[in-house]
Amino acid sequence: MSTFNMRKFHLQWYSKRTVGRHILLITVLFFPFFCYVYFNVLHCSHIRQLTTGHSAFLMLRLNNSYQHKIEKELSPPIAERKRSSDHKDYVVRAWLPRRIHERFDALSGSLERKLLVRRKYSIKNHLSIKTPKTDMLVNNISLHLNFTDGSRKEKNYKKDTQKKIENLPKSRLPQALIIGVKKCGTRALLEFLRLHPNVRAPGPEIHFFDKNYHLGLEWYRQQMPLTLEDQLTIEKTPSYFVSKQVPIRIHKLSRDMKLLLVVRDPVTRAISDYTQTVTKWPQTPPFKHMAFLNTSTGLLDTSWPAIRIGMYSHYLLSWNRFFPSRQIHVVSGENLIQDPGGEMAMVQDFLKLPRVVSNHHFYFNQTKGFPCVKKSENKGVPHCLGRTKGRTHPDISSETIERLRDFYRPFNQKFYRMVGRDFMWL
Ligand SMILES: Nc1ncnc2c1ncn2[C@@H]1O[C@H](COP(=O)(O)OS(=O)(=O)O)[C@@H](OP(=O)(O)O)[C@H]1O
Repeated sequence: MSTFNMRKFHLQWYSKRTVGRHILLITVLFFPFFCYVYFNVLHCSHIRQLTTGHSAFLMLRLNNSYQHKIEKELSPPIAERKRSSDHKDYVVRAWLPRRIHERFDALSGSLERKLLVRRKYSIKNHLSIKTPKTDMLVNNISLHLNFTDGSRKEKNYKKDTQKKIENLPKSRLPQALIIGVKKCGTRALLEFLRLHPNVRAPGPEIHFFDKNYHLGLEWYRQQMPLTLEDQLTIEKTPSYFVSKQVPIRIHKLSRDMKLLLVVRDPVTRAISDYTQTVTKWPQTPPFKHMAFLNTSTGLLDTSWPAIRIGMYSHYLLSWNRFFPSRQIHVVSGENLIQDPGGEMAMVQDFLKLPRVVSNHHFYFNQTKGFPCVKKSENKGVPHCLGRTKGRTHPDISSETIERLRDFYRPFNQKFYRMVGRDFMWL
């Protein structure tokens, strides 16, 4: 009995010891594996969650052997600082290590915040550095995704770097729009504004708020030129003015959007519109046939866009539902031709830009019959707007013109009252 008990006790004791040993063995054997999982999987998956874009602004700690390589390859790093005699920190735009398949974009605000709350992240691995020329693979260097301590020096450095990153040229959504009106001088206004060093604008009409809205804001942003923080992005699409859904869509994006509206005598505008149509489709019937529903009664066809678009007060009403008058600056298309400097002064004031563009930038080209630009950033020589601007208009009978004037008069009067400026169209 006692032998049996002893054996049982021994067995129990023995098995406990074995289990303990096995646990110890397993722990020792698998410790490196746990570490590997912790550092490479958990940390990487954390980064994976942060993945939003293509490349990142990274702080890179390099020892001397790599410094010369990097310095040669990279366009000047955004920031750099000597850490010790053999280490230097750089902030560069780079791809994440290839081992982490996704990449991220430290420029996105939320990501930046997430990165900054992480105390330190360091990985020794291959790092592929994207340069304008080549993809370079640097082996075995330390990649620091974060700033290492919270000292004041460190914080200031962090602040400086952040500022530099924020101030890098990037595509931004427009803060001002030229919303129309078609054939009133919108191109001239845009080109004159582009003479200003604080203004950047895409050349083509983007048609985001009317035709390409389904492509999303990110697409819209990508159409914009690179700008610095203090530069204004402007886009012009003249059809915005007459598109029903556009004011609310712009308002949704930014209730502070500055809107520029170029207007011109609606009679001349209608003829200009018709001239463009004839250039594209030479078979278009004469103006009179297009303009009147009934020539004998003189009833105008207001469904014809060339006529309808000139009812400015009608369209302006729907803009005023979303934007107060102080946010819509009306430019005189006629004055933009006669006194471009004067009209541009008012536009620059409205956009809160220093008055840079003035009459010194223009000369009157007798052949073209319009003001042209002496020189711009892209063209160092005098140049006028293209051949599609300033076309010769067809002759329209004086009775037709008179009928159009009578038609537009009440709309014009209402428009003058709405914008507080008399354009003195007949
Ligand atoms: N500096 C200068 N050079 C040439 N043309 C000028 C200029 N300033 C204003 N304009 C007038 O602009 C008219 C074209 O207007 P838009 O640019 O708004 O047309 S569009 O809606 O973009 O098609 C265009 O109309 P048309 O004369 O009928 O061609 C011009 O009268």
